[in-house]
Amino acid sequence: MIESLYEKIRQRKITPQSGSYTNYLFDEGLDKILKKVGEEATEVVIAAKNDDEEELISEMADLTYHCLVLLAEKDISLEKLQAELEKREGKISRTDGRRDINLL
Ligand SMILES: N=c1c2ncn([C@@H]3O[C@H](COP(=O)(O)OP(=O)(O)OP(=O)(O)O)[C@@H](O)[C@H]3O)c2ncn1[C@@H]1O[C@H](COP(=O)(O)O)[C@@H](O)[C@H]1O
Repeated sequence: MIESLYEKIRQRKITPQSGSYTNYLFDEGLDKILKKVGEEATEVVIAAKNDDEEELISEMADLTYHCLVLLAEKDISLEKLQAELEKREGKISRTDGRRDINLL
């Protein structure tokens, strides 16, 4: 699902469509996309604090979509994000489950 949504977003960038919200974001540019990511992240926090599952899922979906638009704006493939997450999988070594981060 995330893959197909990302692909649709990427296609919008290549072939803009009138009335597309994604193209509206690309046209507005990076600052607008970043503003939306910030807003949606804040809305996720508020929804979680309100203990409202439906609202939280909806805001998480908005945040996910806007993060995917940001990835596409920056021409970063989903595979690169996936590779970064996979790299981390083997790194959980602490007994409390927290990840040891090698900063070097
Ligand atoms: N998943 C989404 C998606 N999630 C959220 N949004 C939009 O994000 C906006 C967030 O709402 P806000 O009230 O915060 O923003 P707004 O007031 O509408 O817009 P701003 O003026 O703040 O920019 C809404 O307009 C939603 O429609 C999305 N817009 C599109 N998609 C998917 O992206 C694909 C391409 O869509 P189009 O580009 O519209 O063709 C389709 O599969 C869509 O389902």
